[in-house]
Amino acid sequence: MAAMRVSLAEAGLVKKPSHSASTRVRVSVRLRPYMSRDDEGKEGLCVRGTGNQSLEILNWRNTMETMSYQFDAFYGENSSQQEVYTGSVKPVLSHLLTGQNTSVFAYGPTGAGKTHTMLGGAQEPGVIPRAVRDVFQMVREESVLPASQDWEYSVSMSYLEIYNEKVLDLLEPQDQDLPIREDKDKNILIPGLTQRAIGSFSEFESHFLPASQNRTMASTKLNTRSSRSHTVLLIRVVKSQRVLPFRQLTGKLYLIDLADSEDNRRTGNQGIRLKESGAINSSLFVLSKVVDSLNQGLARVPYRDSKLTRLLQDSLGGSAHSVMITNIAPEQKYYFDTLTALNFAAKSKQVINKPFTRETLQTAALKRQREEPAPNGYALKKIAKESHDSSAEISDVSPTACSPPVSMFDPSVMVRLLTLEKMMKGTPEKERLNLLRTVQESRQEIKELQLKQKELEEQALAAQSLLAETCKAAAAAPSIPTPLHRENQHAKPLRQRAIVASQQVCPVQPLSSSIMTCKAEKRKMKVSESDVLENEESLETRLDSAVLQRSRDRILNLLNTGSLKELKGLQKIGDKKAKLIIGWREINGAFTQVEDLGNIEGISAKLLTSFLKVNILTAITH
Ligand SMILES: Nc1ncnc2c1ncn2[C@@H]1O[C@H](COP(=O)(O)OP(=O)(O)OP(=O)(O)O)[C@@H](O)[C@H]1O
Repeated sequence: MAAMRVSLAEAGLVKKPSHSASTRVRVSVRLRPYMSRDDEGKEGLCVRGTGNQSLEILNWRNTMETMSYQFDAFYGENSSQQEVYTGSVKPVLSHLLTGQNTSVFAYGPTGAGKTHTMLGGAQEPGVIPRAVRDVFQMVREESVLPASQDWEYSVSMSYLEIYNEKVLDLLEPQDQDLPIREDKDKNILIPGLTQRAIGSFSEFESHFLPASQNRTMASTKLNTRSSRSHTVLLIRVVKSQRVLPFRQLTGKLYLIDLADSEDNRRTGNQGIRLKESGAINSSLFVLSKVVDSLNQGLARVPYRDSKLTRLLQDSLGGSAHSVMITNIAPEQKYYFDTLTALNFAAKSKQVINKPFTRETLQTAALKRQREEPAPNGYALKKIAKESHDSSAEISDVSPTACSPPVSMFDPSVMVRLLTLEKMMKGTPEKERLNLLRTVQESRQEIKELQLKQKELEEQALAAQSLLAETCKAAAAAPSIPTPLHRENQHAKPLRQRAIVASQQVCPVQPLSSSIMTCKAEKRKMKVSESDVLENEESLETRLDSAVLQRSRDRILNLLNTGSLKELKGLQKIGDKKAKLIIGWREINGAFTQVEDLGNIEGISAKLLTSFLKVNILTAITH
């Protein structure tokens, strides 16, 4: 049964069920060739392949016996980089485009070929260059499919090493130990880690090659270029929907070259090398404990006991599709290292991971959509030229940050829909149908609101131009009162400081001030409550009922669709009341009239009256 995580997080994060089943860590073993003809001639074989998935090694207790091991794949000393890559790595890459994580790591004793397998050379590129090339290829291929026309893709990279238990950024080297954090969804984050957008393989190389020079390497007796650190290359593929509901799938590929475990007597390590070796060995010891705890089903898995295991948390017993390539050497001097590596590999293949799709909603896209509709067609767009892991992992814009008052993309409505959609998952068929109906109704409601908004805007525009013309006419012929002026000749004039700078109200003022007001720009003037109360009895009679109705409609619209921020923009409504309004409409649906506000507990009749007066007048002035 597929592993599922479905939750609607506060930051607009939505996880959707994945269709991939629990999966075992795939373990391959690669035997490197002898490095010297002399050794090959002198020594008898201590380890050899017996099939595509099996090998045997001499039993040191009884050299007449061999011990057999079975893995997902075995690559002999003549195997090519291409074989290892296509056999063990390529098959798991496709998960990236479904928003799932993939992890490939090389393990084994020093000089056994980990870096050769992961990195390779110009003639024989290893897993890293091949995988990155294929990621771009996969993105290109998927993006031209008809089903992908509403999606855009971006690829980015981060690169780090763990050296002496410190996490160091290789793209922007600083002597700063970066923290490793875990969010509530168990995603491992490294705040402050550089993330670079890459649009092509050559762009990847332009960052990766110089950064690789920053790796901590040293010469040991056994390997002249020995990796003294664990390195982690992270390739992030983000697939973003350009239309509603703006889903975003993020797949992460971890390519990890582990430093080797060492016997310091054989490596001749001293001083700083000895310290490095101690850090490497202890992290690999914790790695072994992690695998043991997972296999025994222990409640506490000691991921936190080393930086390496913290970082591999997702790869071992976590949500990634993981491949471990164990590198071994044929020489007899490596015998016990080989045996240790094989035993670790054998227990690692029992570790079960539970991959799931990581899906978010791009609230930033909601915002952008309002400003300019996205064009159709494929674009491998770069994400922000440089950003940091923390911001990339967590949705950065809260739903309430979106501004316009009425839109079918209003985030609170989106959240409502998503809540409903979320409820639908895991609900019996019959109830699901009901919920589906509700979702459809909500969508319809949003459409209607949008149409209504358009209509209101058109009406407001028409009224404005009509009134502007009226004002102009009044200015040109001062002896002819405007119709509204005529009707209200008896009305008490508004006090000068209560004059509202709007074309809608200019007819009710003495002509001189009308002209002045008509000339005034559309400045936002807050109307104080005392002004309103003072002119209370004349207000209704002075204002055109259509104008009044329009401003009521505006407030009603705002009450029904406004975000927290927009509601707080209303006079008399603070944070608490704005939340009460949102809560009320979530439960009871739309307000049918502004007076419905009085149904909310905490909004008294008195408050309602002054709310209406102040806000109606304010709405008129806008
Ligand atoms: N399959 C292979 N075919 C040919 N040469 C290989 C192979 N594997 C490793 N080598 C060579 O063996 C040497 C040691 O390999 P490598 O540096 O990759 O080991 P390592 O496990 O990464 O060592 P360390 O952990 O000390 O960095 C290198 O010169 C490498 O080119």
